[in-house]
Amino acid sequence: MSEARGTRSGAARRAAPWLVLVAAAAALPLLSGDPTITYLATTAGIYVLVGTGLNLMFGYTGQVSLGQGALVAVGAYTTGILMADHDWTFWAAAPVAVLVAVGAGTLMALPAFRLSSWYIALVTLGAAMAARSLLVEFEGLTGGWSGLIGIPRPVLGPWELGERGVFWLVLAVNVVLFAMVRTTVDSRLGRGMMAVRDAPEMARSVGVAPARMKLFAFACGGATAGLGGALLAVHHGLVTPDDFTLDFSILFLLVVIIGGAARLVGPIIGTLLFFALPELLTGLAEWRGLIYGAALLVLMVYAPQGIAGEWERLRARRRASGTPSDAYGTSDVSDASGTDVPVEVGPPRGEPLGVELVGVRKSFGGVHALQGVDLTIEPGTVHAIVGPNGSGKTTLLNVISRLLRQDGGRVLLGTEDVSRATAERLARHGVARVFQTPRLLGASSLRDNVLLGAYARERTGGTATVLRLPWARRERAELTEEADRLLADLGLAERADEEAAALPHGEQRLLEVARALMTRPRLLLMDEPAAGLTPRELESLGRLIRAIRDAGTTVVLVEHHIELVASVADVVTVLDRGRLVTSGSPQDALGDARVVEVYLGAPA
Ligand SMILES: Nc1ncnc2c1ncn2[C@@H]1O[C@H](COP(=O)(O)OP(=O)(O)OP(=O)(O)O)[C@@H](O)[C@H]1O
Repeated sequence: MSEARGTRSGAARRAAPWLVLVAAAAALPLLSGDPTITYLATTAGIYVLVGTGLNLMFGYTGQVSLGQGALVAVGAYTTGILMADHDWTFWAAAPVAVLVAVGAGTLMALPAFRLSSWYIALVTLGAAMAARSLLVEFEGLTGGWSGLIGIPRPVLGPWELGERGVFWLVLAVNVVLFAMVRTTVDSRLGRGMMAVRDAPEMARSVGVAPARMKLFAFACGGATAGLGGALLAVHHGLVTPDDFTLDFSILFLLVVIIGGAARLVGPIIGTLLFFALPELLTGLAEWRGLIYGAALLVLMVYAPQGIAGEWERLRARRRASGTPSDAYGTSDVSDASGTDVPVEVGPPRGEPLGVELVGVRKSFGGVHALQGVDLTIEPGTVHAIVGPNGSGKTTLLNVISRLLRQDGGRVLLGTEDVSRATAERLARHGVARVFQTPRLLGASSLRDNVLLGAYARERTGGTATVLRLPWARRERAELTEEADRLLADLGLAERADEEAAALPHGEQRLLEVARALMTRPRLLLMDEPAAGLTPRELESLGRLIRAIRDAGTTVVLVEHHIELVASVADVVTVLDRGRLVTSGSPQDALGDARVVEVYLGAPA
């Protein structure tokens, strides 16, 4: 009871500054009495709205867009045409504007599936340029250079919203959107977005489909831009092509970058600094270009994470300097992970999966990485794959996990032929992966990194998550408890709230294992998990691998550390130049004369 009260009062304490901020913003038009301030504040609110959508796309999902201005234009013109020419109400026109902008945003996203982010930037820049020409060309619909005039204000019951009313509407929309985005980025969806941004292959290995996630992000960006456009239309009462210049489109990206990408307050800070402040300092108008350019240069050199990112970094540093130094050393963690703490591994999602490879071939240009490999991996065993550098071990894991498609041959999981399946689908069937170099959400907490492992297991849908419905909260609480238990088992409990990027190498590897275990895997593929570990960490890794097998998971272990292999493997397969040399018990395989030759380069 008292704990619940404590949690509630903690939430109230966290919400208090926001409530004060919203109350102060809401009181602004009443306190200032200057219509110009209200007008500017409304425009700033619309920019924050569009910036928040772009932050989801760019900050959280890594999809650059210089074309948000074009989508705002789509929303503004759709609203203008429906309201001024067809007498629609704002409440009917705005949803249509949002839908049309989502459609346009999704179209813009199509190249994103094939291109890297900087090419997408060029595509979206092209869209921004084309949009302005289209607005002029389709004169009959858009009014050409003169644009659309006489767009009425929204009417709410008996009241037509005035300047202040539109401001309060924009503020309310921002508050709702902020709450929705806050919940989204702190959920399965948000973790999936960040995985696509930080490590697309890792994202696929936990069940995230990058193409769908990018589409979702572009749709969110389109929706907020469309809504921003609808509000801009009724705010100005007219729309012209001159409102949607290239500068206008680029402004939103700058607002996000300067404020702090992937920080919720980023677009607010960016808009205040980049739009509101210069508008208020009108005396500096002629120097504005120079001030913008210089500020951008200085910020990108000294605060590449934007103002909000820099603020967080300083706060973290202050917290660290106030903490006794040994609490941040590696000893307590490796002590915890290296002692006899029994590692409890939860049961897999189903029966352990066996693997069968039949004549698998894979080449990269002239390099034949796999040359007709036949291999059976029995369910419920630890099966090690060893061989010299470049012998094809990682390629083999990539083919099994479907991150790579083989050129020839077949791959079976259990009895199912998965030769054409995707990595995301396999992840949903219980295949997990630990990578050769840890692939983590560097800026997220350890707990969030582990929770990402539950991506394919979470049952709560997007709507229930965003609305924080009771079953969504319940599932979240259960998974968080499970993630914390895993972190505690691996000796990382004290660091659960720290950023993953701040962890030493050994703990980053353990964190990857924790994420993989969170998937409750039926088949776990581990690529050189021992690389760079201390002897103590190696010992605990060995115990962990045995515990994973004993819980009922098949483990495929690619490893150079022969002592670890000898101590944990049930079967060892040796590869050399893409061919299978031998396969058998550790003693037989590692003692085989051909294997000694492979490793030493001469006959035994
Ligand atoms: N994406 C790629 N593009 C081109 N060549 C590749 C690619 N991936 C692997 N190769 C080549 O395929 C061969 C096998 O590589 P692979 O990474 O599977 O070997 P490995 O046994 O895992 O090596 P290591 O022990 O060094 O990790 C190597 O010659 C490598 O250079």
